Amino acid sequence: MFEAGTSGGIRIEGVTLVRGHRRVFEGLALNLQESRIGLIGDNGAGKSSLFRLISGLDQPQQGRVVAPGRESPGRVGLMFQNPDDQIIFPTVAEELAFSLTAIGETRPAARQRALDFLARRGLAAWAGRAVGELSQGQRQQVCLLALEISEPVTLLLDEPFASLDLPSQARLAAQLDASAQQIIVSTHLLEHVHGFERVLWLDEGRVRADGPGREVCEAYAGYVRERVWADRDRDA
Ligand SMILES: Nc1ncnc2c1ncn2[C@@H]1O[C@H](COP(=O)(O)OP(=O)(O)OP(=O)(O)O)[C@@H](O)[C@H]1O
Repeated sequence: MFEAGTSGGIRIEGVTLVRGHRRVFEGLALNLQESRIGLIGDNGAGKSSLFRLISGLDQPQQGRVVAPGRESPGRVGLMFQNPDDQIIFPTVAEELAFSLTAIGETRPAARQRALDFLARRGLAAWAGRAVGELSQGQRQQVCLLALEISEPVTLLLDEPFASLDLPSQARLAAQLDASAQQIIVSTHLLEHVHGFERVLWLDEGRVRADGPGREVCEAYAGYVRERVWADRDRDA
């Protein structure tokens, strides 16, 4: 069950989530109110599944998810791991305008706001560009712009650094740093969440560690090192 909250953070209360034949979460409980939260953990740990729950894309079989501002569409924005799962329209301006028509803006007003928004970001030349002709990293940037234009309360970013070159990673990190919204980021690149006030390490659907970014990232990196050494010793 998914409910709109009026204040406080996102609350996940006793959630069980089954995807396919797999029980991804069982009795998961979390209160997510910090302005920057990182999600780390191995492939398949449940990071994307947690985002799907928070954004309302998946409904839990048991428990509930409560998120502030959910009564208005677009209040929680999810940036998918793969931009092609998110982008619908052929041009950048149309994609951005759709974020606004989806929350009730008229088409002409949405188009104008999209053009103004791109111009403010120094990206006026992108307005008419065919999304299909952009690089993977640029398409990811379009996805983020399309979320930001509707000013969600919370941004959920699923591996936003994955396809970016180093300058683009640095630009995105600075952009996120300057953003006023609550941002929850999943990543395998620990340096991007190392300084966050809170990081969750997910391990097979359970929270293995929860605390300041530096501590949790170091604990996870240490655990990974131990596993690599154990594998090497076994194979020797
Ligand atoms: N479409 C799906 N149908 C059924 N099960 C799925 C589906 N997507 C993911 N799962 C399962 O849910 C579990 C959690 O996967 P999830 O994608 O949330 O992990 P993740 O931490 O985001 O992994 P990654 O780092 O690889 O993106 C895995 O066991 C996976 O097999």
